[in-house]
Amino acid sequence: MTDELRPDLTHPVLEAEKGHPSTPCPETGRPASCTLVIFGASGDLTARKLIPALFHLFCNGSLPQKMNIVGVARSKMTTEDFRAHAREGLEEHASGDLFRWPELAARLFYHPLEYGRLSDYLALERTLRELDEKSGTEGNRIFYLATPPSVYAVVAEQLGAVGLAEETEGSFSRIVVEKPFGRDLASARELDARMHTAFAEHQIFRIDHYLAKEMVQNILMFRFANSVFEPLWNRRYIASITCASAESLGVGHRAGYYEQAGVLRDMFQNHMMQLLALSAIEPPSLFAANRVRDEKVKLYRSLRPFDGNTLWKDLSLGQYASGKISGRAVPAYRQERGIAPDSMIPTFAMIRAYVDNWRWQGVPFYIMSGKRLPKKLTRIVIQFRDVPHSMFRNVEQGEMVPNRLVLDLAPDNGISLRFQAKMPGSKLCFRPVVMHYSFDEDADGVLLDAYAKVFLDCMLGDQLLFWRQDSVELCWGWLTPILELCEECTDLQKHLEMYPAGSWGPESCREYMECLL
Ligand SMILES: NC(=O)C1=CN([C@@H]2O[C@H](COP(=O)(O)OP(=O)(O)OC[C@H]3O[C@@H](n4cnc5c(N)ncnc54)[C@H](OP(=O)(O)O)[C@@H]3O)[C@@H](O)[C@H]2O)C=CC1
Ligand SMILES: O=C1O[C@H](COP(=O)(O)O)[C@@H](O)[C@H](O)[C@H]1O
Repeated sequence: MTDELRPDLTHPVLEAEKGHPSTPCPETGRPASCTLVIFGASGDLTARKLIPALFHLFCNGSLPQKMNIVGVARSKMTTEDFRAHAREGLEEHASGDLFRWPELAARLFYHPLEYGRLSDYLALERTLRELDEKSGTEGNRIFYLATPPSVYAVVAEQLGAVGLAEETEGSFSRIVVEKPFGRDLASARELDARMHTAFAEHQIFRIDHYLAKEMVQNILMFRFANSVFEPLWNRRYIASITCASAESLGVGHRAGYYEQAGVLRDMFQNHMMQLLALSAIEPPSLFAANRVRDEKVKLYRSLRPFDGNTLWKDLSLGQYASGKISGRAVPAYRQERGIAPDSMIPTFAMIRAYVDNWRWQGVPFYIMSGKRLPKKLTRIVIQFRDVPHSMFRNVEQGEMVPNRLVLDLAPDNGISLRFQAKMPGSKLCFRPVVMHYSFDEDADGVLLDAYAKVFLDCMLGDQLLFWRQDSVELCWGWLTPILELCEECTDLQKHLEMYPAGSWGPESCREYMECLL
């Protein structure tokens, strides 16, 4: 073949056909030395999520070379006890080999403390200083609040009082707060005001572990790194968007908390609002924390306020009764340990919301979450409109199902697009087929657990995956009237539908829920 006849492989179309190598990811720099102080270190979250995430980061070489982890709580424990407690949690909740555990365990320390006692914080400050001197951790601190929310403000104030919130030119001090951030608009504002007496906004990292899930991070990438989808992402082509998080788990050991929270505070005020925002925001001009967070704020400002007169048209609530999950009998919510036998707390909710802006006018957003449903399933479903006219009506009488895009966030990570295709054979008839991309298969074991990502970003000082206070307040502002209407409702009995554990929620929502599968 002469050179003139050789195909031009530098032509952009041919390049694409050859299969582009993926754009190289920037190397995440290893974080600076620091000390991580976990308040509530004797608790469930520390054992179940935090220690396994830290161990994961340690094993893949992402923790700072010099780092200490100081557990703090009221329980009387020694450092040795704390290391043993952490190892037990790891054995129970992490998979994989623990042979490198002793190396991480050597960096764990324990410091008993009463959350409100100033002298205990002075002692903590001394311990941290001594550890800095011994290990060369350079005075960088991250304080992680894994305690019940009732002590968040006190801890922040006490840290401020002993100077542990201060930053110098060469060192940082950050505070990580677990949800819930308050229980309504007023308490969220109060909590924030008290935290700000010690810490500035850039020091406060409000966690939403959903934001750190790989596929959740992929939503913006999917929408804004491809030119084919964004032009369709609006009221002209989309009939509805559903953000759903179904769990087969029940309330577990968290009865005390859940009886105060219910599904609206537990899942909607945080995770579900983030999924809604990521599905609906306008394109940020840059993938940077405050640009993305600005767009979320605009979106939350556009949420249509609920109309108290028609509340029950746009809101369904349910509570699980006894039933079976994967063939195993499970008790009703009201029979769980620590739950009031006449509890009116919802464990399931579906909200139909509207975003009053140019892009989304008239498009319903269905947001749902529930416990004790048949299986774990977190997904966003983009339902496209019907074709405006079927030119096949003379040859094919079957129903032409509209296109549907599914972003699977858990337990599978992937993207599927449903479209119509011709059935193979001589007859002309169509059927829906699915084109699927599996993020899990592609990831080849490198998926980062959400809490590991949270730690990493906090150590690197990147707030993109954390809530900003203005969004917290806007979401509470939208949800608080709904919560109040429910709490003041004298005939809530009528609206709180019981559903058998293992079913797809209340009868009134079941058909809709089953369509999501
Ligand atoms: N567990 C989970 O899966 C998740 C938890 N969260 C949030 O993380 C935080 C921690 O959760 P979790 O570990 O489950 O909580 P726990 O109920 O296990 O509490 C953590 C620790 O805080 C201390 N504590 C408990 N009650 C009180 C109290 N009334 N006053 C002061 N201290 C108390 C206890 O330690 P000691 O007595 O030794 O001081 C306890 O070990 C909470 O805010 C929760 O909402 C968020 C998402 C998921
Ligand atoms: O924050 C919470 O999230 C979990 C669900 O998280 P997931 O990552 O398993 O989807 C929920 O079970 C819990 O009630 C809630 O507090």
